[in-house]
Amino acid sequence: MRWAPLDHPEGMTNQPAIQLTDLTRDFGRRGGTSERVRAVDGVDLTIQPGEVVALLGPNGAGKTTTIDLLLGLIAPSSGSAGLFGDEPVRAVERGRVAAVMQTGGLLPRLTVGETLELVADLHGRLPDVPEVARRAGVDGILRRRVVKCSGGQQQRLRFALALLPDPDLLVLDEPTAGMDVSGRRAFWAAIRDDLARRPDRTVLFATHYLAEADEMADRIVLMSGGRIVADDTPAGIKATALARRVRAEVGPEVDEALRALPGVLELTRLGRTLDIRTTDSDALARHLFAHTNACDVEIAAEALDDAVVALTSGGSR
Ligand SMILES: Nc1ncnc2c1ncn2[C@@H]1O[C@H](COP(=O)(O)OP(=O)(O)OP(=O)(O)O)[C@@H](O)[C@H]1O
Repeated sequence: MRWAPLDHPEGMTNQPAIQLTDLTRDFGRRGGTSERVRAVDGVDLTIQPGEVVALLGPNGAGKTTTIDLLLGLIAPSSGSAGLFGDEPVRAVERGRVAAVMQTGGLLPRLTVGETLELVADLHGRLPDVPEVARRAGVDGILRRRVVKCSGGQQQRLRFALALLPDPDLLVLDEPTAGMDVSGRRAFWAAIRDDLARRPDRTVLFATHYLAEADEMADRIVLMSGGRIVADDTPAGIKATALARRVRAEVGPEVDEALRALPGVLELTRLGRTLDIRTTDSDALARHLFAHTNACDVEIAAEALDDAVVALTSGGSR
């Protein structure tokens, strides 16, 4: 057997990049009442090196808290988080992990170039600063003061800072929040270029947008109410998310058989009006016409964003 010291990356090649086990975090309710909020509720998640994973969910789903826990910025109430088999704080200290958070972390009076030089010095290595600036798309604004940069330019600078230690894991918390469409495009193009150069880099990013997750990620972890409610490829998530709504007028005696049909996700009824979400509207319509006396049958596609809301509703706070 080949011996590799615990501190050496070779000793960790088989470790997941991220391992969250029954991770839970409670907060006191904001405003000081004694009520508590369970922001993250028993999350189990394993992400292997090289995966690009989107953490998708509505406001308050628990994405930021999960990221804060896995970076060791806050402590779990119970359960554990590990990065490459190490404690999060140690993995961050060793430069294996870097993050792009939504706000903070920049000194407004410095220029973009000074910020990069300062942080490169702090890392105590000699990263190729001009090359990193080019890859993050800030090479054209090195002399601009941070305070004069747009939100999108500041996010690209945070991305450049995160690239300086050449981390094995890059964590991005809603990195394009507040950017316009062209800013978003430029940001994700920079990430894509980076991944083309280092395909073994693991990337975890939080987003509200299914389209963004679909475009960038190999895998989507859908969160709602502090829990993981789906974990699949973008195609798998879309097959579930992009359900159709079938409406019909029919009595309740058919409900049990309809629930058992393939693809039926949700069945609600108001009197004789039946409303069904299904991923297989053809099978449902065939059944309604062949085996029931249903009338006024309507089939409608669900909008992408409505679909994510439907998938995550019931749990968000
Ligand atoms: N420091 C805190 N004190 C009290 N409650 C908190 C705190 N941080 C988060 N929460 C609550 O925990 C829940 C999850 O919040 P979190 O910010 O993790 O969600 P999110 O999915 O990142 O949302 P968003 O997309 O809006 O950033 C929410 O109900 C939020 O109000």
